[in-house]
Amino acid sequence: MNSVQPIPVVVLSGFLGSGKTTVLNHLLAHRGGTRIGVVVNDFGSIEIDAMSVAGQVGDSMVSLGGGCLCCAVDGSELDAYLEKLAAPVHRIDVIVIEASGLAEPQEMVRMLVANENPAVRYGGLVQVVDAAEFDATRAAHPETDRHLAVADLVVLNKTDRVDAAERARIEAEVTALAAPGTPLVGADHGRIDPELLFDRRPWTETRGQLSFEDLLTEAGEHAHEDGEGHAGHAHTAYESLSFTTDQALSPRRFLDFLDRRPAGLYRVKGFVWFGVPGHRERYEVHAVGRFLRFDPGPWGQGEPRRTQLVLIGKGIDAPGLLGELEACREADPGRALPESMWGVLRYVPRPAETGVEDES
Ligand SMILES: Nc1nc2c(ncn2[C@@H]2O[C@H](COP(=O)(O)OP(=O)(O)OP(=O)(O)O)[C@@H](O)[C@H]2O)c(=O)[nH]1
Repeated sequence: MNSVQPIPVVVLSGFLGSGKTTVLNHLLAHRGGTRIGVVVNDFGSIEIDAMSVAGQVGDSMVSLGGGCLCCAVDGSELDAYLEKLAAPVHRIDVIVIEASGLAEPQEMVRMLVANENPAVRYGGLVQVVDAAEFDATRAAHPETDRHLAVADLVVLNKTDRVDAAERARIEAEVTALAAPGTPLVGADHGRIDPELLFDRRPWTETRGQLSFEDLLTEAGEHAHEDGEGHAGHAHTAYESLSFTTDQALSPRRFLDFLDRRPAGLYRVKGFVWFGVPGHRERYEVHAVGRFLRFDPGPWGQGEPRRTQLVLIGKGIDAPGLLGELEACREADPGRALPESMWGVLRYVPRPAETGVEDES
Protein backbone atom coordinates (compact mmCIF):
# COMPACT_ATOMS: atom_id res chain seq x y z
CA MET A 1 0.00 0.00 0.00
CA ASN A 2 1.54 3.26 -1.06
CA SER A 3 -0.46 5.75 0.86
CA VAL A 4 0.12 9.38 1.70
CA GLN A 5 -0.50 8.54 5.32
CA PRO A 6 2.57 8.69 7.50
CA ILE A 7 4.25 5.35 8.02
CA PRO A 8 4.00 4.11 11.60
CA VAL A 9 7.34 3.48 13.27
CA VAL A 10 7.19 0.80 15.94
CA VAL A 11 9.98 0.38 18.47
CA LEU A 12 10.75 -3.18 19.51
CA SER A 13 12.50 -3.02 22.81
CA GLY A 14 13.43 -5.46 25.56
CA PHE A 15 16.38 -6.52 27.60
CA LEU A 16 19.30 -8.43 26.10
CA GLY A 17 18.26 -11.82 24.89
CA SER A 18 14.56 -11.34 25.61
CA GLY A 19 13.70 -12.27 22.03
CA LYS A 20 13.48 -9.06 19.99
CA THR A 21 15.22 -10.51 16.94
CA THR A 22 13.06 -13.61 17.23
CA VAL A 23 9.91 -11.50 17.28
CA LEU A 24 11.16 -9.45 14.35
CA ASN A 25 11.98 -12.54 12.32
CA HIS A 26 8.54 -13.93 13.06
CA LEU A 27 6.92 -10.70 11.94
CA LEU A 28 8.97 -10.68 8.76
CA ALA A 29 8.13 -14.28 8.01
CA HIS A 30 4.41 -13.65 8.50
CA ARG A 31 4.06 -10.22 7.05
CA GLY A 32 1.83 -11.29 4.19
CA GLY A 33 1.66 -8.48 1.70
CA THR A 34 2.76 -5.86 4.19
CA ARG A 35 6.07 -4.21 3.49
CA ILE A 36 8.19 -3.75 6.57
CA GLY A 37 11.16 -1.46 6.82
CA VAL A 38 13.58 -2.49 9.52
CA VAL A 39 16.13 -0.51 11.47
CA VAL A 40 18.40 -2.65 13.59
CA ASN A 41 20.29 -0.94 16.34
CA ASP A 42 22.73 -3.53 17.52
CA PHE A 43 25.06 -3.05 20.44
CA GLY A 44 28.46 -4.16 19.35
CA SER A 45 30.63 -3.34 16.44
CA ILE A 46 29.67 -6.42 14.46
CA GLU A 47 26.09 -6.26 13.42
CA ILE A 48 25.03 -9.73 14.38
CA ASP A 49 21.36 -8.90 14.69
CA ALA A 50 21.41 -7.22 11.33
CA MET A 51 22.88 -10.35 9.86
CA SER A 52 20.26 -12.50 11.56
CA VAL A 53 17.41 -10.70 9.90
CA ALA A 54 19.13 -9.56 6.73
CA GLY A 55 18.09 -12.54 4.68
CA GLN A 56 14.47 -11.62 5.12
CA VAL A 57 14.27 -7.98 4.26
CA GLY A 58 16.75 -7.24 1.54
CA ASP A 59 16.73 -3.65 0.51
CA SER A 60 14.19 -2.65 3.10
CA MET A 61 16.59 -2.87 5.98
CA VAL A 62 19.06 -0.44 7.31
CA SER A 63 21.25 -1.06 10.26
CA LEU A 64 22.56 1.34 12.83
CA GLY A 65 25.51 -0.60 14.08
CA GLY A 66 28.13 -0.07 16.70
CA GLY A 67 26.24 1.93 19.21
CA CYS A 68 23.04 2.71 20.89
CA LEU A 69 20.37 4.64 19.16
CA CYS A 70 19.07 6.14 22.35
CA CYS A 71 22.40 7.87 22.71
CA ALA A 72 22.31 9.50 19.31
CA VAL A 73 22.89 13.12 20.16
CA ASP A 74 19.94 14.64 18.41
CA GLY A 75 18.26 11.85 16.57
CA SER A 76 19.40 13.20 13.24
CA GLU A 77 21.02 9.92 12.38
CA LEU A 78 17.76 8.16 13.04
CA ASP A 79 15.86 10.76 11.06
CA ALA A 80 18.14 10.14 8.09
CA TYR A 81 17.49 6.41 8.21
CA LEU A 82 13.78 6.88 8.50
CA GLU A 83 13.77 9.27 5.60
CA LYS A 84 15.59 6.72 3.51
CA LEU A 85 13.13 3.96 4.39
CA ALA A 86 10.11 6.20 3.94
CA ALA A 87 11.04 7.03 0.36
CA PRO A 88 7.97 6.24 -1.76
CA VAL A 89 10.00 3.88 -3.93
CA HIS A 90 10.12 1.36 -1.06
CA ARG A 91 6.34 1.42 -0.55
CA ILE A 92 6.85 0.59 3.11
CA ASP A 93 3.74 0.12 5.25
CA VAL A 94 5.35 -0.02 8.64
CA ILE A 95 8.84 0.51 10.02
CA VAL A 96 10.13 -1.55 12.93
CA ILE A 97 13.13 -0.44 14.92
CA GLU A 98 14.77 -3.24 16.84
CA ALA A 99 16.39 -1.41 19.70
CA SER A 100 19.61 -2.57 21.25
CA GLY A 101 18.92 -4.74 24.28
CA LEU A 102 20.49 -2.03 26.39
CA ALA A 103 18.56 0.90 25.01
CA GLU A 104 16.38 3.27 26.92
CA PRO A 105 13.12 2.98 25.00
CA GLN A 106 11.87 6.36 26.18
CA GLU A 107 14.78 8.03 24.45
CA MET A 108 13.75 6.53 21.17
CA VAL A 109 10.13 7.35 21.67
CA ARG A 110 11.14 10.93 22.31
CA MET A 111 13.20 11.07 19.16
CA LEU A 112 10.38 9.64 17.12
CA VAL A 113 7.79 11.95 18.55
CA ALA A 114 10.09 14.89 17.87
CA ASN A 115 10.75 13.75 14.31
CA GLU A 116 9.38 16.33 11.93
CA ASN A 117 9.33 14.16 8.85
CA PRO A 118 5.66 14.09 7.77
CA ALA A 119 6.23 10.74 6.06
CA VAL A 120 6.56 8.89 9.37
CA ARG A 121 4.85 8.88 12.71
CA TYR A 122 5.56 7.16 15.98
CA GLY A 123 3.65 3.90 16.06
CA GLY A 124 4.12 2.50 19.53
CA LEU A 125 6.54 0.77 21.83
CA VAL A 126 6.57 -3.00 22.07
CA GLN A 127 8.43 -4.27 25.09
CA VAL A 128 9.60 -7.88 24.92
CA VAL A 129 9.97 -9.61 28.29
CA ASP A 130 11.78 -12.90 28.90
CA ALA A 131 9.41 -14.89 31.12
CA ALA A 132 12.17 -17.21 32.31
CA GLU A 133 14.45 -14.34 33.32
CA PHE A 134 11.81 -11.92 34.54
CA ASP A 135 12.74 -11.87 38.23
CA ALA A 136 16.47 -11.92 37.59
CA THR A 137 16.26 -9.10 35.06
CA ARG A 138 14.18 -6.94 37.36
CA ALA A 139 16.50 -7.55 40.29
CA ALA A 140 19.61 -6.67 38.34
CA HIS A 141 18.05 -3.90 36.26
CA PRO A 142 15.44 -1.90 38.13
CA GLU A 143 14.91 0.25 35.04
CA THR A 144 12.98 -2.71 33.64
CA ASP A 145 9.95 -1.52 35.60
CA ARG A 146 10.18 1.91 34.01
CA HIS A 147 10.38 0.39 30.57
CA LEU A 148 7.25 -1.63 31.21
CA ALA A 149 5.46 1.49 32.36
CA VAL A 150 5.92 3.19 29.00
CA ALA A 151 5.21 0.19 26.80
CA ASP A 152 2.22 0.19 24.48
CA LEU A 153 2.24 -3.55 24.15
CA VAL A 154 4.08 -6.07 26.26
CA VAL A 155 5.10 -9.38 24.75
CA LEU A 156 5.75 -11.97 27.43
CA ASN A 157 8.10 -14.18 25.46
CA LYS A 158 9.60 -17.59 26.26
CA THR A 159 6.38 -18.78 27.85
CA ASP A 160 7.54 -22.28 26.95
CA ARG A 161 10.15 -21.94 29.67
CA VAL A 162 7.76 -21.34 32.58
CA ASP A 163 4.82 -23.36 33.90
CA ALA A 164 1.26 -22.09 34.00
CA ALA A 165 1.38 -20.90 37.61
CA GLU A 166 4.64 -19.02 37.07
CA ARG A 167 3.31 -17.48 33.91
CA ALA A 168 0.16 -16.28 35.70
CA ARG A 169 2.25 -14.73 38.46
CA ILE A 170 4.51 -12.91 35.99
CA GLU A 171 1.54 -11.72 33.96
CA ALA A 172 0.01 -10.26 37.10
CA GLU A 173 3.26 -8.46 37.94
CA VAL A 174 3.72 -7.14 34.42
CA THR A 175 0.13 -5.91 34.36
CA ALA A 176 0.69 -4.08 37.62
CA LEU A 177 3.85 -2.44 36.31
CA ALA A 178 2.52 -1.48 32.89
CA ALA A 179 0.18 1.44 32.40
CA PRO A 180 -3.47 0.54 32.94
CA GLY A 181 -4.96 -1.14 29.91
CA THR A 182 -1.65 -1.99 28.26
CA PRO A 183 -2.17 -5.18 26.27
CA LEU A 184 -0.07 -8.13 27.30
CA VAL A 185 0.37 -11.03 24.92
CA GLY A 186 2.16 -14.25 25.67
CA ALA A 187 4.48 -15.71 23.07
CA ASP A 188 6.57 -18.75 22.48
CA HIS A 189 9.48 -17.95 20.18
CA GLY A 190 8.17 -14.52 19.43
CA ARG A 191 5.09 -15.81 17.70
CA ILE A 192 2.78 -12.88 18.06
CA ASP A 193 -0.05 -12.01 15.76
CA PRO A 194 1.46 -9.61 13.20
CA GLU A 195 -1.89 -7.86 13.11
CA LEU A 196 -0.94 -6.34 16.41
CA LEU A 197 1.62 -4.26 14.60
CA PHE A 198 0.47 -3.98 11.06
CA ASP A 199 -2.94 -2.63 11.77
CA ARG A 200 -2.93 1.05 11.00
CA ARG A 201 -5.14 1.66 13.97
CA PRO A 202 -3.20 -0.40 16.42
CA TRP A 203 -3.28 -1.12 20.10
CA THR A 204 -1.57 2.17 20.82
CA GLU A 205 -5.00 3.72 20.71
CA THR A 206 -6.27 1.57 23.52
CA ARG A 207 -4.63 3.87 26.00
CA GLY A 208 -3.05 7.24 26.01
CA GLN A 209 0.54 7.38 24.93
CA LEU A 210 3.03 9.63 26.55
CA SER A 211 2.18 13.10 25.48
CA PHE A 212 4.73 15.26 23.79
CA GLU A 213 4.87 17.41 26.92
CA ASP A 214 5.50 14.35 29.09
CA LEU A 215 8.34 13.38 26.86
CA LEU A 216 9.89 16.80 26.82
CA THR A 217 9.65 17.06 30.58
CA GLU A 218 11.32 13.74 31.03
CA ALA A 219 13.93 14.66 28.47
CA GLY A 220 14.78 17.69 30.56
CA GLU A 221 15.08 15.60 33.68
CA HIS A 222 17.16 13.00 31.99
CA ALA A 223 19.58 15.09 30.05
CA HIS A 224 23.09 15.55 31.32
CA GLU A 225 22.54 14.09 34.76
CA ASP A 226 26.04 12.74 34.57
CA GLY A 227 27.40 15.43 32.36
CA GLU A 228 26.99 13.18 29.36
CA GLY A 229 23.30 12.55 29.45
CA HIS A 230 23.51 8.82 29.90
CA ALA A 231 22.91 8.38 33.62
CA GLY A 232 20.67 5.48 34.47
CA HIS A 233 21.02 3.83 31.08
CA ALA A 234 21.36 0.13 31.44
CA HIS A 235 24.32 0.06 29.16
CA THR A 236 26.46 2.54 31.01
CA ALA A 237 27.60 -0.37 33.12
CA TYR A 238 27.99 -2.75 30.22
CA GLU A 239 30.81 -3.53 27.96
CA SER A 240 30.58 -4.99 24.52
CA LEU A 241 33.45 -6.59 22.70
CA SER A 242 33.68 -8.23 19.36
CA PHE A 243 35.89 -10.99 18.10
CA THR A 244 36.46 -11.93 14.48
CA THR A 245 38.75 -14.50 13.00
CA ASP A 246 39.12 -16.10 9.60
CA GLN A 247 40.48 -19.21 11.24
CA ALA A 248 38.17 -21.97 12.40
CA LEU A 249 37.48 -22.45 16.10
CA SER A 250 38.16 -25.71 17.85
CA PRO A 251 34.74 -26.93 19.00
CA ARG A 252 36.19 -28.42 22.16
CA ARG A 253 38.09 -25.33 23.18
CA PHE A 254 35.20 -23.03 22.33
CA LEU A 255 32.77 -25.18 24.32
CA ASP A 256 35.18 -25.16 27.20
CA PHE A 257 35.34 -21.37 26.95
CA LEU A 258 31.53 -21.19 27.03
CA ASP A 259 31.30 -23.62 29.95
CA ARG A 260 33.64 -21.45 31.94
CA ARG A 261 32.15 -18.12 30.92
CA PRO A 262 31.95 -15.74 33.88
CA ALA A 263 28.57 -14.86 35.33
CA GLY A 264 29.06 -11.25 34.25
CA LEU A 265 29.20 -12.29 30.62
CA TYR A 266 25.53 -11.92 29.99
CA ARG A 267 25.31 -12.47 26.28
CA VAL A 268 27.32 -14.14 23.54
CA LYS A 269 25.98 -14.08 20.02
CA GLY A 270 27.31 -14.50 16.55
CA PHE A 271 28.38 -17.04 14.01
CA VAL A 272 31.06 -19.68 14.32
CA TRP A 273 33.11 -21.50 11.71
CA PHE A 274 34.26 -24.88 13.01
CA GLY A 275 35.18 -26.41 9.67
CA VAL A 276 35.20 -29.92 11.10
CA PRO A 277 34.58 -32.57 8.42
CA GLY A 278 30.87 -33.27 8.29
CA HIS A 279 30.08 -30.05 10.14
CA ARG A 280 31.07 -27.29 7.80
CA GLU A 281 27.90 -25.24 8.30
CA ARG A 282 27.77 -21.82 9.83
CA TYR A 283 26.87 -22.22 13.50
CA GLU A 284 24.87 -19.40 14.97
CA VAL A 285 25.51 -19.19 18.69
CA HIS A 286 23.27 -17.62 21.34
CA ALA A 287 24.12 -17.59 25.00
CA VAL A 288 21.91 -15.70 27.41
CA GLY A 289 22.90 -16.12 31.04
CA ARG A 290 23.39 -19.86 31.38
CA PHE A 291 21.26 -20.60 28.35
CA LEU A 292 23.19 -21.82 25.35
CA ARG A 293 22.13 -22.75 21.89
CA PHE A 294 23.75 -23.43 18.50
CA ASP A 295 21.86 -23.32 15.22
CA PRO A 296 23.66 -24.70 12.17
CA GLY A 297 22.75 -23.19 8.84
CA PRO A 298 24.16 -22.68 5.36
CA TRP A 299 26.73 -20.05 4.54
CA GLY A 300 25.65 -17.37 2.14
CA GLN A 301 26.90 -17.59 -1.41
CA GLY A 302 30.50 -16.43 -1.45
CA GLU A 303 30.35 -15.66 2.27
CA PRO A 304 33.82 -15.97 3.75
CA ARG A 305 34.22 -18.69 6.35
CA ARG A 306 34.90 -16.92 9.58
CA THR A 307 33.81 -16.50 13.17
CA GLN A 308 32.18 -13.29 14.31
CA LEU A 309 31.13 -12.93 17.92
CA VAL A 310 29.81 -10.16 20.08
CA LEU A 311 30.13 -10.51 23.85
CA ILE A 312 28.24 -8.27 26.20
CA GLY A 313 28.82 -8.24 29.90
CA LYS A 314 29.41 -6.36 33.06
CA GLY A 315 32.68 -6.30 34.95
CA ILE A 316 34.26 -8.62 32.42
CA ASP A 317 37.92 -8.90 31.64
CA ALA A 318 37.75 -8.02 27.96
CA PRO A 319 41.42 -8.58 27.06
CA GLY A 320 41.35 -11.86 28.97
CA LEU A 321 38.25 -13.06 27.14
CA LEU A 322 39.68 -12.05 23.78
CA GLY A 323 42.87 -13.92 24.62
CA GLU A 324 40.86 -17.01 25.49
CA LEU A 325 38.94 -16.78 22.23
CA GLU A 326 42.14 -16.42 20.30
CA ALA A 327 43.35 -19.59 21.95
CA CYS A 328 40.25 -21.35 20.58
CA ARG A 329 41.47 -20.86 17.00
CA GLU A 330 42.24 -24.00 15.06
CA ALA A 331 44.70 -23.81 12.20
CA ASP A 332 43.85 -27.13 10.61
CA PRO A 333 40.18 -28.00 11.24
CA GLY A 334 40.11 -30.43 8.32
CA ARG A 335 42.06 -32.92 10.42
CA ALA A 336 39.69 -32.72 13.40
CA LEU A 337 37.58 -35.75 14.22
CA PRO A 338 33.83 -35.39 13.70
CA GLU A 339 33.39 -36.48 17.34
CA SER A 340 34.97 -33.24 18.43
CA MET A 341 31.65 -31.61 17.52
CA TRP A 342 29.62 -33.64 20.00
CA GLY A 343 29.82 -31.01 22.70
CA VAL A 344 28.45 -28.38 20.32
CA LEU A 345 25.76 -30.69 18.97
CA ARG A 346 24.37 -31.13 22.49
CA TYR A 347 23.19 -27.56 22.19
CA VAL A 348 21.64 -27.83 18.76
CA PRO A 349 17.91 -28.20 19.27
CA ARG A 350 16.34 -31.19 17.61
CA PRO A 351 13.54 -30.20 15.23
CA ALA A 352 10.80 -30.54 17.86
CA GLU A 353 12.75 -28.67 20.48
CA THR A 354 12.86 -25.00 21.23
CA GLY A 355 16.00 -24.53 23.23
CA VAL A 356 18.48 -26.34 25.39
CA GLU A 357 19.17 -25.54 28.97
CA ASP A 358 22.80 -25.31 29.90
CA GLU A 359 23.30 -27.58 32.87
CA SER A 360 26.86 -26.61 33.51
N1 LIG B 1 12.99 -21.27 24.76
C1 LIG B 1 12.79 -20.14 24.08
N2 LIG B 1 13.85 -19.52 23.51
C2 LIG B 1 13.62 -18.39 22.84
C3 LIG B 1 12.33 -17.82 22.69
N3 LIG B 1 12.43 -16.67 21.99
C4 LIG B 1 13.74 -16.52 21.69
N4 LIG B 1 14.45 -17.55 22.20
C5 LIG B 1 15.91 -17.74 22.12
O1 LIG B 1 16.50 -16.77 22.96
C6 LIG B 1 17.75 -16.34 22.40
C7 LIG B 1 17.76 -14.82 22.27
O2 LIG B 1 16.78 -14.43 21.33
P1 LIG B 1 16.97 -13.11 20.45
O3 LIG B 1 15.75 -12.96 19.61
O4 LIG B 1 18.29 -13.09 19.77
O5 LIG B 1 16.98 -12.00 21.58
P2 LIG B 1 17.27 -10.43 21.46
O6 LIG B 1 16.37 -9.76 22.42
O7 LIG B 1 17.17 -10.00 20.02
O8 LIG B 1 18.77 -10.39 21.96
P3 LIG B 1 19.82 -9.15 21.93
O9 LIG B 1 19.98 -8.80 20.48
O10 LIG B 1 21.06 -9.69 22.55
O11 LIG B 1 19.26 -8.05 22.75
C8 LIG B 1 17.89 -17.08 21.07
O12 LIG B 1 18.65 -18.23 21.28
C9 LIG B 1 16.46 -17.46 20.73
O13 LIG B 1 16.38 -18.60 19.91
C10 LIG B 1 11.22 -18.51 23.31
O14 LIG B 1 10.06 -18.09 23.28
N5 LIG B 1 11.54 -19.65 23.99
